[in-house]
Amino acid sequence: MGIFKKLGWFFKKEKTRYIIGITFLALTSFANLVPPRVLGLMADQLDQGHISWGQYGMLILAVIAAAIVLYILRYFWRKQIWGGAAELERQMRSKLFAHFMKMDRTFYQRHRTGDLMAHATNDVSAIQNVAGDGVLTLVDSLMMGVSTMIAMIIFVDVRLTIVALLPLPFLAWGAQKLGNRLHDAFNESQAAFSRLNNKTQESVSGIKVLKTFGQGKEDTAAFDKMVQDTIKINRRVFVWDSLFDPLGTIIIGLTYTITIIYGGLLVTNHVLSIGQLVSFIAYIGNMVWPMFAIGYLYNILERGSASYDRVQKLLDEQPLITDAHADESLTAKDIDGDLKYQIKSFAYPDEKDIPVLQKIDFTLHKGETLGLVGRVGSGKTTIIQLLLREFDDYDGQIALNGHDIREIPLNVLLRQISYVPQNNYLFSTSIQKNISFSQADAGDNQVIEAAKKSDLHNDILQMPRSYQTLVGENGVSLSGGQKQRMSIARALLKHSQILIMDDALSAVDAKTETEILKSLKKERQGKTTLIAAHRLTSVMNADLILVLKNGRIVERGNHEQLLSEDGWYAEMWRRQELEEKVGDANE
Ligand SMILES: Nc1ncnc2c1ncn2[C@@H]1O[C@H](COP(=O)(O)OP(=O)(O)OP(=O)(O)O)[C@@H](O)[C@H]1O
Repeated sequence: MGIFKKLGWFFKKEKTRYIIGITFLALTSFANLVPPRVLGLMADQLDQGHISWGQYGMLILAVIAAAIVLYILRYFWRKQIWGGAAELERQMRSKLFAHFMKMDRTFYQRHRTGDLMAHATNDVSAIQNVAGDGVLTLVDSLMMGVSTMIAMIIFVDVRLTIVALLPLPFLAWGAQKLGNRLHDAFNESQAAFSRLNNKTQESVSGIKVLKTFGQGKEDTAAFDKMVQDTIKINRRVFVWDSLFDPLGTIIIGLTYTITIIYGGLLVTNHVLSIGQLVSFIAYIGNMVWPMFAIGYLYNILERGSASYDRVQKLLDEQPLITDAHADESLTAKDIDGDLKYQIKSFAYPDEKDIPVLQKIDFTLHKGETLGLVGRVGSGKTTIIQLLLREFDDYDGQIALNGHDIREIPLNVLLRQISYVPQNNYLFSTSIQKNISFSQADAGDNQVIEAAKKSDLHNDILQMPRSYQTLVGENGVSLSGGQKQRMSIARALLKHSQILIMDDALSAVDAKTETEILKSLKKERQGKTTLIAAHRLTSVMNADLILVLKNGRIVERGNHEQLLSEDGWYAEMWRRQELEEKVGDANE
């Protein structure tokens, strides 16, 4: 029952809806008492042999009226109570989604995407069940059980009621025990099914690798074993499930037997009329559901409560990045200026002892371009992540137009930045929508313009439905270079003060790179651009190039200055130039 307390905030908010729903539900239970009573009266009159067609008609009309009233009442309580459950589901999902949007990278490192999805689907469904099935079962079984018992005592006989209902608590007990077993077995079967799904997905995605490494047979054998295991676990579900119905049949059969023997005795001794016995037998039918319901309710509430705790635990996690120190008066205009990094040191939260950045000092004037180069793992992406406020906990400061970025409201800061990440993300929708994602109100011409600037327009024209072609799971698959150019088009459409490209040209050829850089230069005039790259031609026109090694700046300057320094940059430049020439000669 604790779950009803936990959900108190919701029931309070939806008070009216539930009061109406429960009232109609209670009326339904009372209306359910009518048909058995009418049946009894009919039996008595038949027994006494003095029933007229008129009386007969009246009784039939009473049963029909009860059925119509039941129909209407059911419609109303269903609408109220199921509506309430759907509303709770909506609120919980929105809460979770808003929370996911607020959380930072460390949250996603702690929780796997699959688990988060399970919370947003299975757990929310279990909680929703409390507000729907849970409330219904509790109120309905209580009302129906109690009112039927009262009707049995008033209209029939208290002794018969006590004796006949003796076996029913065993039904409640058995239903709860079996329900638990069934629930555990069902959970196991779900987990097994999900493992099977993951395995299928993995094998299908990696089918080429499996085949080229000659692992096809082994993988098929492993898959077969997994299928066998899944079937074994599923069989357990069927065993528990098939014990459920017979339990009901035995106990209800016992109740009927007792009723017929003891009730028959009472009729013979003229303590009861035939009609009363007929009503009683019909009332037993009304008692079956409340008894099953006790076990059923227990499971719904237990599951709902466990799910609620799991979801609440997630919601209680606080993001590391907040607007706690933000100066809410700052606007886009206030932060339009120089970008200044003065970082003494930074370490990732899960590896606090290993500084990833040290002494990162530089100023990039408004409108300038910064190039970040260095070996794999030298710290290029980390420098970018700090500007995107993925992490706030560093020694030093990053300032935009003199304002510490931790004092700029997150949405103000992020709205001024366009970011092309290393891993491009495409949505399962049209190319047009993928590009205009950053600017939903962009017109067709603007989208085409952005695609032209990122050298993607001609590729799109070749596609089956041009800009309306679907990409992702249900559509065409794009090459690595096309995905990168689509991400660039999306970023260019936003016209933001700062553009960040993290290794965003790695999958395009040299000629395409030159074209894109040329349009970027034109497009980004007067606006700040940060480019992290392995290919030095991507940054050769930058105003300032930083060479990083183990998280420190080891060389800095523009292209000419760095060449004349004859350090890592110059050596890398010569090597890449040579590789380019060899590549061209081979073509
Ligand atoms: N989330 C993280 N937690 C802990 N360490 C990390 C995390 N992300 C990166 N690192 C480490 O920080 C260092 C710098 O990584 P970073 O990704 O900034 O390098 P990079 O120069 O961008 O590399 P690449 O050229 O491969 O993109 C590396 O040693 C990396 O292993």
